[in-house]
Amino acid sequence: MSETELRKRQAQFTRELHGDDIGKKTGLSALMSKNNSAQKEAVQKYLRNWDGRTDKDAEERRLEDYNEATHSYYNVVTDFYEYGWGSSFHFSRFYKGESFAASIARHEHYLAYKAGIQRGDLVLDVGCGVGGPAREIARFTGCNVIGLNNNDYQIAKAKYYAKKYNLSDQMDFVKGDFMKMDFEENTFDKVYAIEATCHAPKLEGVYSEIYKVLKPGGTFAVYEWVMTDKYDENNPEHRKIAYEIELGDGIPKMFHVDVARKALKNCGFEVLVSEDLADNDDEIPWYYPLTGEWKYVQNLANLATFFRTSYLGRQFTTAMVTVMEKVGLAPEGSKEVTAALENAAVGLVAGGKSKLFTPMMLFVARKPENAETPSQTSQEATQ
Ligand SMILES: CC(C)=CCC[C@@H](C)[C@H]1CC[C@H]2C3=C(CC[C@]12C)[C@@]1(C)CC[C@H](O)C[C@@H]1CC3
Ligand SMILES: C[S@@+](CC[C@H](N)C(=O)[O-])C[C@H]1O[C@@H](n2cnc3c(N)ncnc32)[C@H](O)[C@@H]1O
Repeated sequence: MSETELRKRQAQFTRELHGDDIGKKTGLSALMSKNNSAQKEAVQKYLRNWDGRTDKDAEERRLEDYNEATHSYYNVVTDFYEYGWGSSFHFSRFYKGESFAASIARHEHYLAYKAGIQRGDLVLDVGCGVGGPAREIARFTGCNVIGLNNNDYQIAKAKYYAKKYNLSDQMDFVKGDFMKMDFEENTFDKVYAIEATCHAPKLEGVYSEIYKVLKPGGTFAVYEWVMTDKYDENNPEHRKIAYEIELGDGIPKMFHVDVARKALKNCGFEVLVSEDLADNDDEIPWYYPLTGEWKYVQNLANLATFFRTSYLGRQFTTAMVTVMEKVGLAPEGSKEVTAALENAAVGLVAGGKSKLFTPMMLFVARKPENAETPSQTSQEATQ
């Protein structure tokens, strides 16, 4: 199927699944208005690749199907993410006395600061979700953001929120696959990606596209999901944790930190910062909302969020969704989605506690001032 046909089909499917009125409803109320058969199809398309197998063939299948699989994954989890977490789909470091929302925003500010984003810069947000980070970074720095996303539902939501919060002049959201970007070469002053490029089947693929669209001298800053130096692919316990993360988070393959660092260098980037922010012995671990440890809750206003993300709250949500599905209030397949998200939570906490995994490997990389653009290089090769 051609790229244009695929886009058309995904857009049409989004309308069938979520209806035309995207944005007004969020969380469980949005879940309740989904089309039953389209939801069943989306859940099946997401889960068809995760049948428990971790052999090379099974991995190959997941890598090949990355676009449809992630598109389907976010079609079915976005409402749960917004219900349980908010509109920024990433983790953060937590400090004593700081609210959940403040931690999430600070994590975004820090990336903007490390990328050196300035007022008036044209910035690309790769894998922008429903635009939570883009709105925060645009407000914080005064930059203009283009959000790139292959999920039509999230794009519609991001546009809706930008309008609602009077930010449409500073941002736009476009449909596209980050492995094959449609932007002109040397377009953006800065590029950032937050917990998104891990959905790529090959990191060099997405990083080289970023390199291409970044202006010479421009900076790329990313919070990458990677397996750490402690991870041993041949250790079945380690592989089980990585597999749970892949299954529950719609990731074709979790890569080792060295693969990411090498990929940046191979694409031509100068790597300025390479630091695992989860490796700071923080008093409050990044994964605490998923563990259900009340002692870490910093703010009474966070109780509702904390309950929903904790083990007990997740069991409650699963039970509620099961009943809703039985009586026809939630579409078929919703229960399977909560079960997959439970895998995500278990795998992430196990990966975090053992330090085999980090969701905040910070890389800051620069495209050299004198960089040749890929088209120049290919022209020279043919001369
Ligand atoms: C998938 C990637 C690359 C990043 C997303 C990171 C996090 C925002 C999510 C990872 C697991 C998610 C879960 C939930 C919210 C969003 C995450 C933390 C829930 C708490 C949402 C409410 C459900 O009932 C349970 C979910 C567990 C997993
Ligand atoms: C975990 S979410 C993070 C979203 C956002 N960065 C945030 O922090 O709120 C990952 C995002 O990457 C997007 N994504 C995954 N694969 C993609 C692809 N091939 N092309 C473009 N976007 C993609 C998903 O649709 C989703 O919006």
